[in-house]
Amino acid sequence: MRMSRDILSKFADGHKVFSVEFFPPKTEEGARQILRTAHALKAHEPDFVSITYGAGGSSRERTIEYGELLRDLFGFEVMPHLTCVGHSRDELTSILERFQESDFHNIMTLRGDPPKGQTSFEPHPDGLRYASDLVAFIKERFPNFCLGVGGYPEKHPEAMDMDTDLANLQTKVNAGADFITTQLFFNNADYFTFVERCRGLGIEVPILPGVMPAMSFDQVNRFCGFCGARVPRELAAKLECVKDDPEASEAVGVEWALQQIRGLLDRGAPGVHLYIMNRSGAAIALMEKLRAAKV
Ligand SMILES: NC(=O)C1=CN([C@@H]2O[C@H](COP(=O)(O)OP(=O)(O)OC[C@H]3O[C@@H](n4cnc5c(N)ncnc54)[C@H](O)[C@@H]3O)[C@@H](O)[C@H]2O)C=CC1
Ligand SMILES: Nc1nc(=O)c2c([nH]1)NC[C@@H]1CN(c3ccc(C(=O)N[C@@H](CCC(=O)O)C(=O)O)cc3)CN21
Repeated sequence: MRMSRDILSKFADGHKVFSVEFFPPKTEEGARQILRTAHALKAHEPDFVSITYGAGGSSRERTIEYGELLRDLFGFEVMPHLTCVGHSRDELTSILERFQESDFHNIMTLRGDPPKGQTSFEPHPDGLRYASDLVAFIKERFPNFCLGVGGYPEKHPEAMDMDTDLANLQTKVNAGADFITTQLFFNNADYFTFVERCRGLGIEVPILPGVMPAMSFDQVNRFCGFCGARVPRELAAKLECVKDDPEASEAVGVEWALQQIRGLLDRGAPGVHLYIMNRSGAAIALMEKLRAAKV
């Protein structure tokens, strides 16, 4: 079973998919951190790992480099991200050729955030404007890739309203997206309402919920400000109480994420995608508890 390298096939038979997101490091210390975390995670056998492309200003060249390392050193099924930001169609084609040569089978297909200092997304003059355009572009030229796309349980910050955002998500799926990974959220009700609305529109692909163990009061507020997720008052209050204690903050974040994940799996979510920011502590604590829940 599950011999196929397509992530979509990993959702078959009710298997709960566990995955982890990395970003390519910029410094030597960052390099040691990602490798240590990957090493520690290996024993927990994630179904796949993804690696971001330019997120938070990180190096785009290193996405392939670290993607290959994660695959070759640790045997992970790696899903590189690709964004439309700053690329012409020809550049996108050559990156996709490199993905193919590097034997990646899955791509997280995104529009991407506006570069730092810009408030709105400007497509390259010969580039693509929406993730749905990139999905169609890839499916036409490289039909063998399995494609993930982003979904927004609390709405993408730029979208006018939820109906519009869901219609745009439907366009991505109709263009050929194989599964959805959600933006991080802290309130499971947002995810379940989102899934229900997607199903109501006829979006049938798996919707993998994205969970981030909060690291600290400041980190979670900064992060959520940028990605549009809401921090529940209860979580903010718990983190604020231990503001100056990194270990206690991490413990609060892990406990919240654990409750979230239990609630998600109990109510039928197909697995969970962990935003761990290359850090091993919270990831390992969660994976250990989750192994028991794995079916
Ligand atoms: N760099 C990375 O690795 C990662 C980046 N992200 C970020 O997630 C955010 C958005 O990316 P995506 O979800 O891929 O973008 P998207 O293109 O699907 O959506 C972006 C906005 O455009 C609207 N939209 C989408 N398709 C449309 C269409 N066909 N017609 C009209 N409007 C449309 C959406 O409602 C949304 O408001 C960015 O902020 C992205 O960078 C998320 C995860 C990782
Ligand atoms: N709007 C949006 N953009 C994203 O890029 C994104 C999301 N949402 N949601 C979930 C994940 C989280 N991602 C991110 C976001 C920021 C960094 C970042 O700031 N990285 C810094 C280091 C941060 C640290 O070590 O704490 C870097 O230097 O790359 C990385 C990945 C990618 N994803």
